[in-house]
Amino acid sequence: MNPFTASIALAIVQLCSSLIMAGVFLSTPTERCTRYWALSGVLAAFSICLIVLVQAGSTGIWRAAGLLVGNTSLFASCIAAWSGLRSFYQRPARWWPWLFTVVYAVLFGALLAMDANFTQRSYLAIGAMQLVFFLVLMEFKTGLSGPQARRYARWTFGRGIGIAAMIILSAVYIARLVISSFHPEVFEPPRMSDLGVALVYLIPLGGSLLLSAALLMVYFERLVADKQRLATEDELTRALNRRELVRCGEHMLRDAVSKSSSLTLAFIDVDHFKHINDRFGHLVGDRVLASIAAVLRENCRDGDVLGRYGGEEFCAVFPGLNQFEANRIGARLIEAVRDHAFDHGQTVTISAGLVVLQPGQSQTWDALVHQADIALYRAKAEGRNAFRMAQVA
Ligand SMILES: Nc1nc2c(ncn2[C@@H]2O[C@H](COP(=O)(O)OP(=O)(O)OP(=O)(O)O)[C@@H](O)[C@H]2O)c(=O)[nH]1
Repeated sequence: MNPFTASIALAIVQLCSSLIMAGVFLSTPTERCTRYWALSGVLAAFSICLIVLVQAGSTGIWRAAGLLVGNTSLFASCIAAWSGLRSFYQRPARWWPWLFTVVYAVLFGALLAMDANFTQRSYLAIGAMQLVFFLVLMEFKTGLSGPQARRYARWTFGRGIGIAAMIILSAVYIARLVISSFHPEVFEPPRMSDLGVALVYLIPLGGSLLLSAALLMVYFERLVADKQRLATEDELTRALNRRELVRCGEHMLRDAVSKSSSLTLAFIDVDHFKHINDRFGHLVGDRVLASIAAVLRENCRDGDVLGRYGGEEFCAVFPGLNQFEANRIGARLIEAVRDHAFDHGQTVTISAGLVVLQPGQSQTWDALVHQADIALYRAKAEGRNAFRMAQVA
């Protein structure tokens, strides 16, 4: 492939990639990250087309102006991609990389004025790009931090692809710099060798496509995670919602029955919750519910399931717990809530009904819930702030 064909391919693909990024922005105009990414795509396509055009035909001042504008907007497109990634990972915006763009333009202009050759210009261009590649790489690597991070998977395919893209781009630019220092003829048009075409056009093209794909992927991965969470999680308490609780509970029950293992179901209700609402207001009531869910979750293991059954009722499923362990978990849950320091400064208690499916027994989900509900009713009737055990008939 000759350099001209390769550069046309590069320009066409960059145009398509910018159209995709602009399309994502148009369908999600409120998302700040897609605004940056669309800007990045448009700048990249513009700069590549401009550079290709001036390389092909212009001379003198027009060529120099085209190279200056093209290279500066290519650099700015990388800064925009990085800014979009920062916004996506909910990090504060930074202004100083945009200042670098101005400094870069001034230095590049000075090199052109001094009639610097391709290799000399490459030192500046590649050095500056390495800095942005590093920033983007670190952004992909660190990802979300803080409380937000817990809601999303730490490592995703999109992040992996993003990191790979930055490593490829960085490596190819370094290789280009090293080779052009010793064998500048590899890159000299019109005799550019196949290696030159690969390093200047084809591999960077692959890397930048991979980067665009990674940005789209991390974005859609999060959309899907959010959609999944909205469909399965209770907004207030972050416990599973009732539909998901029943789905998971039935699955765990089928598993326990088929493996002849035990399983414990706890039905939990907050004591005198109406008083809390009446005395402190519904907002405090809401916070109490969220805190109780957090306390209950802290006392569950990884494979256990906690859901909000409705109102101030929760349900927890513990696979593999026998009668003795179920008694211990019942006492632990009651004690943990009672000992928790709630924001409104009052003690809050819960009552619970527990039912244990013994190994070899078979029961339906509804029958287990019914048994636990009867046990809960006994706990309430016998003074609250306690749990009672039911036995599967
Ligand atoms: N703040 C708030 N209150 C809720 C929510 N869901 C249900 N409630 C309230 O929870 C209260 C439940 O009251 P009751 O069923 O009488 O039960 P209780 O006062 O806890 O009494 P016992 O269960 O007998 O100990 C009602 O006042 C509901 O309005 C919610 O999401 N937020």
